[in-house]
Amino acid sequence: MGCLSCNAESAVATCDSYNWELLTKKPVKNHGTRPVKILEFDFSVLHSATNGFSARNLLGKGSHGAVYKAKIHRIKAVAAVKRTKQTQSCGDSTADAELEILSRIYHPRLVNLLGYAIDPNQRKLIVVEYMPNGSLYDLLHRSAKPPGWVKRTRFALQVARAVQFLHASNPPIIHRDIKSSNILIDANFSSRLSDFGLSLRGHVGDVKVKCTPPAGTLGYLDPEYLAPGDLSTKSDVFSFGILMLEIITGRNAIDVNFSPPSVVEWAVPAIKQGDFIGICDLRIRPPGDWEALRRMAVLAARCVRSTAAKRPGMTEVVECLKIVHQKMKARAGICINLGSRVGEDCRAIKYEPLDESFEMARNSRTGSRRNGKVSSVSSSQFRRGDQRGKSKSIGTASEIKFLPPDETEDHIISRSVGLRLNKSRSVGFLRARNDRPAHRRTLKSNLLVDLEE
Ligand SMILES: Nc1ncnc2c1ncn2[C@@H]1O[C@H](COP(=O)(O)OP(=O)(O)OP(=O)(O)O)[C@@H](O)[C@H]1O
Repeated sequence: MGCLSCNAESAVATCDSYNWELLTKKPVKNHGTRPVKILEFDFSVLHSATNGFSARNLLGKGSHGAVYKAKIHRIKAVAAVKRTKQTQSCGDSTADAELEILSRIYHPRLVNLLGYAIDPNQRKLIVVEYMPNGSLYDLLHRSAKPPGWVKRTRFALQVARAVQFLHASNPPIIHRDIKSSNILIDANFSSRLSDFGLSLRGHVGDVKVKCTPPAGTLGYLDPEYLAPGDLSTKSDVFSFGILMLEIITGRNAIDVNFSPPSVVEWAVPAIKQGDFIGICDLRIRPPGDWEALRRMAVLAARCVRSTAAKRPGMTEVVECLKIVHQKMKARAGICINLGSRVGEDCRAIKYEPLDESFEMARNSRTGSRRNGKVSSVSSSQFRRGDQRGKSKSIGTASEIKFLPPDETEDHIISRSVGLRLNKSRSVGFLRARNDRPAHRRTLKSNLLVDLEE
């Protein structure tokens, strides 16, 4: 197999912590170089490891093929085997891309390559580390107990580190399909970036990068990436910004049950208005540290700016998320300590919003959530559905009591206006501020967020 022959000699492979348990060896923290060689498997080995690619071993199907759980005795490890649909003669482009890129890199925050095989029909099989705890999409949108803020900020930081590593590689690697269903959760409950089928490796001016048509998942796609020449690492930054909004809000990138359906159009105006309560996921306890939430929300809004050049680089994103995660963790620690000493006070910090009105908001918001995966539809297709979505999502945060009464009222104004004026948000918000009584205008202007910070 051409794409791997040059790497197989020098490359060294890995086993994730799940597999290390089986191997009873300690995991090695290794950034960039592989601890173990990439293996070429006989098809028969993978066939028996997956019980003949049985339905019982099927982990799931994607647009490019199916993924099976495999117990590979030869390496004493559990792995995931990706079986692509196309044959080599038809041009197995996503498998080729994935193998070519994964064979050159290793990072603890990626779902790393273990090996490969070719089946009798010349289909490529890719063997990667097995992730036993599903995807971030499952946790955020399908779990009965969605993760809290400390876990969410940890996941975000881990993914940011993975993307930073890709962008810092030489030549850089642009993932092009960052989304919550491509973030898998390993045995340590850490997140890993997977699915390199659309990834490109090269500098912006390289022929391959310049000639590959735009691709990705709608809802996460950079609006500036319309032609091959528009691609840069900042397209990944945009998708990562959408992922952060998804983590903060708990809603899908595109969801017709919200108005506007696009998470960017829904959340960014609120962030600019300083309305952080209005966008955060109401199914979980509020964050202990509002300043940390503010930082993360502003960072997300900067990542999804329409002008690619104005978006931050991943190094800045990682540095900011480190602070956010530390603050969330520290606050949670304070809560736990207070809980053991002065339980009443701690409950006040943690549960204050869980009064009747907060429960109403929580129920109303969760009631409007969709469980389906982000589909290949553009938000513009849903303009007409806005009216229906509006009636479900409006007013959901109306009685939240995190703030003094005046401020809370102000949130109602900004939120409902934000929902009403989905087509022209900046003009709409300006008008809304002028409509408000003077004392509220002053209050709101103190909350306005400068995305340049
Ligand atoms: N290494 C892995 N360990 C465990 N499960 C995995 C692994 N890789 C993929 N899966 C699961 O297999 C399923 C199919 O994954 P795949 O990456 O092929 O498609 P997808 O990302 O869901 O969709 P698409 O590629 O169309 O965007 C998903 O449910 C995914 O969670």
